[in-house]
Amino acid sequence: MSLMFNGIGVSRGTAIGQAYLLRRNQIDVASRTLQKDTIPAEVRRFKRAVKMARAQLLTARDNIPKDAPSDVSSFLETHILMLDDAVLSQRPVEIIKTEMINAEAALQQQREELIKVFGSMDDSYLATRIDDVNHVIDSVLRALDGGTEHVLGSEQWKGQIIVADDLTPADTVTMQHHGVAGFVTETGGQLSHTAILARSLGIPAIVGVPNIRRYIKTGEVITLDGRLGMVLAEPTEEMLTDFRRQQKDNRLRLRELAKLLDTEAITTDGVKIRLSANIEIEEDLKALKRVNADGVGLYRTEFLYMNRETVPSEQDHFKVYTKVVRALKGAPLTIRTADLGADKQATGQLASRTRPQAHNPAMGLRGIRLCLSDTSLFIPQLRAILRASARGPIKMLLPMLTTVAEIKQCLKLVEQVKQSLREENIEFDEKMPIGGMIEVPAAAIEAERFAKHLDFLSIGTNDLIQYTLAIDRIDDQVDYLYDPLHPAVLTLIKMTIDAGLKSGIPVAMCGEMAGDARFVRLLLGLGLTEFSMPPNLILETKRNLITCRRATLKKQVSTMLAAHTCEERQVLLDKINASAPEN
Ligand SMILES: C=C(OP(=O)(O)O)C(=O)O
Repeated sequence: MSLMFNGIGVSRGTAIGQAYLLRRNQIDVASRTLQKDTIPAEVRRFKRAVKMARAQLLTARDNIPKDAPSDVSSFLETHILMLDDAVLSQRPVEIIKTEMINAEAALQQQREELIKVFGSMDDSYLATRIDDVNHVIDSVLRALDGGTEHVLGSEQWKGQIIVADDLTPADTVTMQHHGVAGFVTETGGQLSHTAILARSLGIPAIVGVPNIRRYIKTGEVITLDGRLGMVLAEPTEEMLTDFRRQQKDNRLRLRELAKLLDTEAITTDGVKIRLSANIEIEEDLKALKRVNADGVGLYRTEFLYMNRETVPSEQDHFKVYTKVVRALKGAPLTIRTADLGADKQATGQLASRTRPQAHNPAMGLRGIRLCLSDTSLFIPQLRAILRASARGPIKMLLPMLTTVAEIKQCLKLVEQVKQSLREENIEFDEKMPIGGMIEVPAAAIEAERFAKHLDFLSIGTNDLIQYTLAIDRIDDQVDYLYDPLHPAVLTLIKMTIDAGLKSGIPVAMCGEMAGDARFVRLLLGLGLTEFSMPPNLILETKRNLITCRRATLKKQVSTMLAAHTCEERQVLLDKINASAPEN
């Protein structure tokens, strides 16, 4: 009988292949008491295992494809550093000696100790660090077990779909090297390192399918849809034929979309639309070029603060920004200053500064609040952005603004930085535009006043919806309340667009809503003409918008906004979307 499983689709793409089951953690650790004279041999066994685990991590690192983003190797470097740290390489030796227990039990004891320490810190970021600790300890346990196959991968993985309880970043790289068709894991979320790597390396992937390994056997044929987050086990011939047809349709769809590469994004009544890309890591630049985006509408710079021990220097920022702006060959680059805190945590030395023990981190010292509270963090980034502005068209975007006072503080600081650059005879664009994210309801309500001080606005719907509807954007339990069509959300979006029009400054949208096929016509009808989204959604959005007449949409949308109930609004939206091309 066929079985269907639903999880979180973290990397788009489809796959059909034989399942290969892996157990990466939950290794049984039996405790043994040692005789005094066997202790030296046990210590040697432990050290050999650490060496072996290290060699395996180095092999994985050396197998990273040349064109992979730098984050891929930094995940592995973090694991290598952890393995070298005394808490994992020395402390278990002391435990073996003092408690006279075997290496596995000593390692397990140290794991519990570390989890206790991390756990007591009450911090969402540390959950991922616990994952890292677990991954590293498990790699040593597997080496103690004499097993190398899982870490090194195998030729037989080619074309197979890995089904695992969990996967490490090293596994993900190894899997790509061995040509796996995709993977499914029982644990993990959108923001786990493994999910990020799967997206970067282009491996179709689904995470968060609890207990799936109980229902699937190695060798069994399964299908995976990374967009829908759906796995099908024991599909019938009919289902397989259907899935292959969908894969073929998808390939055809992509080929058709590619024909729009050089088509101008303009509505049937002549309204020009800007379609820019959201990027996070260098790898995204390739995707951006493939779809001929109108530049970058949102460059999230938080990745520069992650997976590293030290705080990025001005030069670290500058190097990356100049590389990106050069790659864009004259197309504009919108760099958002660090939006650290809450769901975007820094690592290493900076971790303690971005993770104060806030009771409610989403409303705490994050984004611009954090940067203004610690200018030693902010100024190097401001200097780097300004210096890079001499190399190509750059705009600066300030996140999480709530008050005009914050804008004034930022502008004053930028002016100070400009003055010091002038004194140092360092070039920069004197007219570099400075814009603000509208992602807090107060900012949308105040948009007209904000517009007086800024050169452009960009609506961040991910946070705007979170704060307007009081729902944590990463909490699955309230996901059902996350409603971009809520009248309050639409009112705030409209207020912002109207404020921009009235003040004569551009308004863009860079939240997920801008690339969501269900809402793009609605947004055009609300007056939005600048959309920024993940690169892979740009051509689809273009195809949708170039078939629209904006004047008609405006009327339809104003009728929709006047509707009294959600049901009525949905019916009217369905009507607006009825003639849209299918995705
Ligand atoms: C684009 C946004 O920012 P973030 O990086 O927080 O998703 C948003 O909030 O819509």
